[in-house]
Amino acid sequence: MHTIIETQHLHFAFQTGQKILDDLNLQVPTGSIYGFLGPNGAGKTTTLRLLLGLLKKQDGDLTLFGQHFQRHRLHILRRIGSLIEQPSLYLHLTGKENLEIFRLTYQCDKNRINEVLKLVGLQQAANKKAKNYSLGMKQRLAIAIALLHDPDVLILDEPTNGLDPNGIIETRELIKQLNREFGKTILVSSHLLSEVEKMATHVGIIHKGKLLFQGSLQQLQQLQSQQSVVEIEVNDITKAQLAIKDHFPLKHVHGSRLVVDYESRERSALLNKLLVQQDVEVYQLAVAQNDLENLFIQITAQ
Ligand SMILES: Nc1ncnc2c1ncn2[C@@H]1O[C@H](COP(=O)(O)OP(=O)(O)OP(=O)(O)O)[C@@H](O)[C@H]1O
Repeated sequence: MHTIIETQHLHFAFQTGQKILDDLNLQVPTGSIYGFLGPNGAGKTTTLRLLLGLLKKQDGDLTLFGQHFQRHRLHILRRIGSLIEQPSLYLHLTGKENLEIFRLTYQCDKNRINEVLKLVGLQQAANKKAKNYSLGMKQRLAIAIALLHDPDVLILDEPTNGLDPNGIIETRELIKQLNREFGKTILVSSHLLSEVEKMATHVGIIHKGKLLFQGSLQQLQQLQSQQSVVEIEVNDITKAQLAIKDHFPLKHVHGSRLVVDYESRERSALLNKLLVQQDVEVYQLAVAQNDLENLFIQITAQ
């Protein structure tokens, strides 16, 4: 797996002294749609701003396209398109005129305007004023602007935030298409697991500035499906294993604890009974939820 964006031991604090990023090691694979997932205030925007040089890096390193950010800043930024804040569009101008302004700034070829209009599906609306665009169309125009210089990587901060359901679908489909048909690597942040699941190939979960999970969407779904477990602390592990072996498959032994899959309250009671009947001393019997499950509850509760 080749990575196109990497952060190494990234730390960041604002002047208040509050830690915002704590040893963040992101690895965005080339050609992926990387869903950067975390609740509000987790540190997503801060990370993306650092990657774009919009905030001054403190501790740690940033590597993009295999190059050190500090040393190859301009070269790197030329290969990235981004949408971090609300798109700044000229509402009294048409979509095409908006693109023309940014084309002159970026000094791109004139025919690039029609190319990007086609890419984002705004050809028909090219000569309409942006103020008459739906929110989804405005977002697509903003993405068209970010694509003018034909970047290899797109960095999008919560691109579906504030959009109506149609706008969300349009933006999501566009992201997938840009990845699939044009090979763009896309780093996209979101606070919604459901949103990330619908488009990402890879996921990084950030919470209070720490990366709690990173891997493919498949790996995440595997972890999610892992059940809660029952942990039982006993005086005699061997005797305990014998006592339950015909009724409960053992997951693993963890110190003086046995760990089995959680099934139900009744089955937990049976577990206890079997142990006690065999004279095993049960010091503690507790249900432990999958950590990710807890995290998702927090994320999706926002
Ligand atoms: N300029 C600043 N000065 C001090 N603290 C800040 C500043 N900007 C952001 N923060 C704080 O940093 C933390 C992380 O913010 P960040 O915007 O990176 O989170 P986020 O994951 O993008 O969430 P959101 O979706 O709400 O933007 C928050 O607690 C925020 O209040």
